[in-house]
Amino acid sequence: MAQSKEQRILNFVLQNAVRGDPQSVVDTIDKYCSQKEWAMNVGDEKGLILDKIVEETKPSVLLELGTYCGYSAVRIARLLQPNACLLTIEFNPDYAAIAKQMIEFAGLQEKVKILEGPSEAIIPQLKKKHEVDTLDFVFLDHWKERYKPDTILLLECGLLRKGSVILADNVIVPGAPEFIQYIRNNKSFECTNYLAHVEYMKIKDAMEKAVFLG
Ligand SMILES: Cc1cc(-c2n[nH]c(CCNC(=O)c3cc(-c4ccc(F)cc4)cc(O)c3O)n2)ccn1
Ligand SMILES: [Mg+2]
Repeated sequence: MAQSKEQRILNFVLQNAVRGDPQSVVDTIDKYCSQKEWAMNVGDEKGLILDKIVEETKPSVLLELGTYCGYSAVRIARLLQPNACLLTIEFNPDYAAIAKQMIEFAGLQEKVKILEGPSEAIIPQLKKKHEVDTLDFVFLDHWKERYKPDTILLLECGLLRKGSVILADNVIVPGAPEFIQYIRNNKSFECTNYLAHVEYMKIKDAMEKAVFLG
């Protein structure tokens, strides 16, 4: 059976990165995906924006929607305090299997928990099944048409508190127009736009930060 692109990315990391060194995992994925095969990781340019917002938020309980190969899970978890926890939801079982190995190679398995399934089924389980009270930080990087309904679902499930930070990738390409229209017109959110480019490309993209005001 021919190898998937995601398997090739993982193999390149296993052979070229340093086990237990998250920065080397991040740098090695960026090297492969910028020089050999494009892939939909948040990447190095938007990754620096993600880093800055995670560092200034100092979150303890985080949720990521759209794990893919685990690049942003490694990127985020490398910055977290010892007892902080990142829950990351992935719909595609093949992606989830790759991400699990990626996160373990980086040595971050104590800080990251991969939940497999569609976001709309897992979000309502977070409080009771995964012992979440409220979320300090949410990274939206899954199907772009799910950004708005899943934000509403997070609110309905009482998972956001005053000061919770939502950061959304790809609000220009592929784009999330319904989410942007909703969040910028909702007085309960304070929004900031961060212009950048599509990972490993010269095409314009942006991230949107929305702070819940309670
Ligand atoms: C829990 C749950 C999880 C998912 C889920 N898990 N993983 C994903 C992937 C989603 N990501 C993207 O599609 C994406 C696309 C591009 C892109 C593509 C082509 C171009 F030409 C230019 C840019 C760039 C990006 O940065 C992206 O993030 N969805 C789905 C449902 N439920
Ligand atoms: Mg993305």
